[in-house]
Amino acid sequence: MRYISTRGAAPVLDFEGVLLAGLARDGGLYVPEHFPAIGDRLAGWRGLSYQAVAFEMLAPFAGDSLSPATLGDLIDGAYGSFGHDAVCPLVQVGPNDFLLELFHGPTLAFKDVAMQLLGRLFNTVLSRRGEQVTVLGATSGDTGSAAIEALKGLPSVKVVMLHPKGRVSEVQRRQMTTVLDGNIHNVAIEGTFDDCQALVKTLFNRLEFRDKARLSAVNSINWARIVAQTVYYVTAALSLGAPDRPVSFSVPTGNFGDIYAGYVAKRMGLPIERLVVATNRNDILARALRAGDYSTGQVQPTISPSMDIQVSSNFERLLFDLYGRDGAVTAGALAGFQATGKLALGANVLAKAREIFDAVAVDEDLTRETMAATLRRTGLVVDPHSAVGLAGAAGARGERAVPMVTLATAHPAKFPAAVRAATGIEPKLPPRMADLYEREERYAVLPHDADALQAHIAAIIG
Ligand SMILES: Cc1ncc(COP(=O)(O)O)c(C=O)c1O
Ligand SMILES: N[C@@H](CCOP(=O)(O)O)C(=O)O
Repeated sequence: MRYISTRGAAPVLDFEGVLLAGLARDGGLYVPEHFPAIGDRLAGWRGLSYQAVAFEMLAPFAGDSLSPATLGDLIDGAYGSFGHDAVCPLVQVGPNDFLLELFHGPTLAFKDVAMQLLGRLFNTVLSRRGEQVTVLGATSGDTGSAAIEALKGLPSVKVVMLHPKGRVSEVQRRQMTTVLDGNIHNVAIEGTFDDCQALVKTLFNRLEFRDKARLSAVNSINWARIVAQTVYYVTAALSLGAPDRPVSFSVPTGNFGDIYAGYVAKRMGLPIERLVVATNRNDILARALRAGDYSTGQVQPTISPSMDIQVSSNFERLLFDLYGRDGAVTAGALAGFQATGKLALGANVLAKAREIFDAVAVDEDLTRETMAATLRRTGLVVDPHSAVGLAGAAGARGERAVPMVTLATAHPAKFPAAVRAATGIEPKLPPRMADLYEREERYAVLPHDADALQAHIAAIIG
């Protein structure tokens, strides 16, 4: 499999290349040249374990970069650390409504599903090549802790993880900043997640520094993240009758990575009827998909802070397809967006997107009401992000008879204050994290300034 940039002007790479490259050198994101077809094989995957489906999904993307035996071992190692035998279990919450629990990994958020594999991929590939990299990442809370957990202690990787100061939950911050391994460097940026993500992209686009520091990425910039996240769409759909029966998904969305993984699964032939983009009141994606208005505003803090995002990195990958995979057109549109903060989607482009996606923006009151109502109806305590997804499912489903699966993206104990306020219940961290509030924290604080960050990283790598 070969990978091309959404902006059409970066070297074509293989899987190992995109794994280590992060952002393409033309500022774009890597995508596969084509989406491998799985439609004819799906029926044969019924009854397979999560790990076996993961192998089938990943193998065509990995191509010759990994032997089948190595890929199988990495997958088994990644999902052996999960707290549920099914890895991502499906729970029925209504006559035709389901929750896909993605939070049984070590840091209690869906990011573990991809990151546990990504950490092992980095270790294998870098050890074989005898190389070291500096992973530069941005997080609104969950990517950071999952990446740190997956990469801590690896001799071949230094991690510099940026989070927006004061804009992640205390549990999220402590999950990152209490990891004191020598290769982990947390930085609180005085700004928003968008500022953190823009800093990451700025430093990747400083090619001389990028090469000197050997920058790599674990955000969903990295194609390996996306492909690992396609797997749970397939296992959920198979459990509900695919390929004979279509399924819809509601996905709490911020950086558009998770729902884009669902789109990839659909493009590969998984019978997904609708993909519902559920946002909090940072609703740029809902506006884009409803009215063609992809324009940023001020980031507004919410009780689902991991989705307090305006500039959704992976939307570029969708735009690339909507623009007929024309890199020059995509690059032009994104350059305009970067300059003005606005991008109008033309009628044709919008119509193509709406064939697949619905979009619902969920306000704070509805998020809280959904947490309370879910507890009353089902006895389940859900986190605010998953509640946004459930509200999105309710807002989009109409009378359709197709099963609707909402992605439950985080454990409620990551957001105890919001959960307690909405439900009166104090969700408990697992015993292995019981002393999280007593552990020593370590992190630097930097302004939203690319030069300051570059100097900070230069000092780390020496
Ligand atoms: C708990 C949680 N839910 C949902 C999201 C949104 O996922 P994505 O950014 O892939 O759209 C995130 C982070 O992005 C998250 O941490
Ligand atoms: N919500 C995310 C934001 C980063 O998203 P990613 O999928 O691109 O890593 C987070 O938790 O950090």
